[in-house]
Amino acid sequence: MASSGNLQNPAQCLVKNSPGKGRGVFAATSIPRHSIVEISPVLLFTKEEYEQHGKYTILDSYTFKWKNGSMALALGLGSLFNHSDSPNVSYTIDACTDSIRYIAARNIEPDEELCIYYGHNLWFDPAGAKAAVPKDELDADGWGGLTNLQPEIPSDDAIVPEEDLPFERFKPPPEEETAESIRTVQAWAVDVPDQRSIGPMLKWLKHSEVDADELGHLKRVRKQGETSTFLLNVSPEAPALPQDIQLSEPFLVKVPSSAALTTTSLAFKNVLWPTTYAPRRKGEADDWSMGKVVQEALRRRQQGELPVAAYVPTPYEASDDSSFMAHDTRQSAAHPLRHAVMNVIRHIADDRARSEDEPQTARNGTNYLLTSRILFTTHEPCIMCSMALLHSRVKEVVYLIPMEKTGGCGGSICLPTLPGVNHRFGICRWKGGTIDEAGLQLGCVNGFIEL
Ligand SMILES: C[S@@+](CC[C@H](N)C(=O)[O-])C[C@H]1O[C@@H](n2cnc3c(N)ncnc32)[C@H](O)[C@@H]1O
Repeated sequence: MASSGNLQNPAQCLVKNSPGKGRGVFAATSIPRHSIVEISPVLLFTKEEYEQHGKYTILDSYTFKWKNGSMALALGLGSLFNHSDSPNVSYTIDACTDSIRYIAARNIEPDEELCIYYGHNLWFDPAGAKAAVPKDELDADGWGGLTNLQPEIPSDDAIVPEEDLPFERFKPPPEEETAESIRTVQAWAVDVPDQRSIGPMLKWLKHSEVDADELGHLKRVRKQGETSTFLLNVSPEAPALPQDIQLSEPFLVKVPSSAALTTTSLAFKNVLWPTTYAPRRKGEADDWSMGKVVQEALRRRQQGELPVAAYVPTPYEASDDSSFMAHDTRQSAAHPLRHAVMNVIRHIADDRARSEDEPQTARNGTNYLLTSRILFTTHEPCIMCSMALLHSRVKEVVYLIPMEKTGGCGGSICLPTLPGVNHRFGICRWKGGTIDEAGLQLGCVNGFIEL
């Protein structure tokens, strides 16, 4: 392979010597942010091949974990990207085509080296690295400390393969999978130029009134080179900042408005701001139990209600039970708006408003109620309920019975995909399996299904 500047890929990247690092990949011309700079097919090794041979050879510095315990070696230029703590290239693994896509994370100048982030556990001394901030200080806040542009891909055995899921997921809206149309909000951010101020800043934020609930799907801190940038909030005015910490003027930054459900969407979102990747994890399965919601609906039917229920399980990461169940009370309350989904949202809002931990400003639903939460319901939510879910910023809705005439999640209309709505959520339809839907059929009122 060439060692200086005479190997070029279609995106005009060159392979050249990079001082202290061996060969590296360099831009031959300017590369605009979001451009695909390289697609590398990978060569796969079984776990055994790697354990018995690969790891004792030079290949060990080039291979990395792939699906099902196998190891991968990137072909093309993929194996030649060097590591940087402030990478200008992000990447996404495409397990369907066994390839890796490398994307420019910012505008790149001609002759700049293209680097990716290898992770925290380097097996070599990075060239030109400065002393790092102690890790304890960074992680102490529970927000995960400093972040980088690399997708945090949970290990394979922690994720349930799509085909084994008990429901089928409708693809996220396509705009969540292209760079131009990732949905964003404007948030206040501030630069912390001196790394020694990071700890005090984290402590201040934790105890301040600067409430970033609606940004819960984003990392609180982004590190680029020597500068760490803190995400503050989305208020109309810049929040007041501590006087005793050296900070820049707060500024507005465009950040993704929701977590990434796919690695492609994650790669694009990470370019804007380090974003949470929220694929399905094993262990959540209990909470996915549609059976629980169905039981509730059937129980309520015996009491004279419509057999409709909605359930918001405790989030996967949470240690305390914070699940909510509600049923349809249109019959007992003689109130046409008491749908199960509306009722469960109201329970959550009431619970929030009661909570003594919530600052006064966050009460009565002024902060978002269902950010990062999944809602299960026996029937596809109607248009009114779908709109309420949109406002509540739910992450995903899983339903059992589609409502062709009245549904707001694809039945009659799909609200989260309409242009102009300010939030998107995932939609899944339960595959049914052993659940008997017979008792859940709704009656007709004046010729219309009342949902
Ligand atoms: C996947 S290879 C990258 C291409 C490699 N430079 C080459 O010439 O083949 C990984 C190896 O590159 C070197 N490397 C990558 N990033 C580096 C960095 N920031 N500083 C020093 N060496 C680096 C290390 O030797 C590492 O084992």
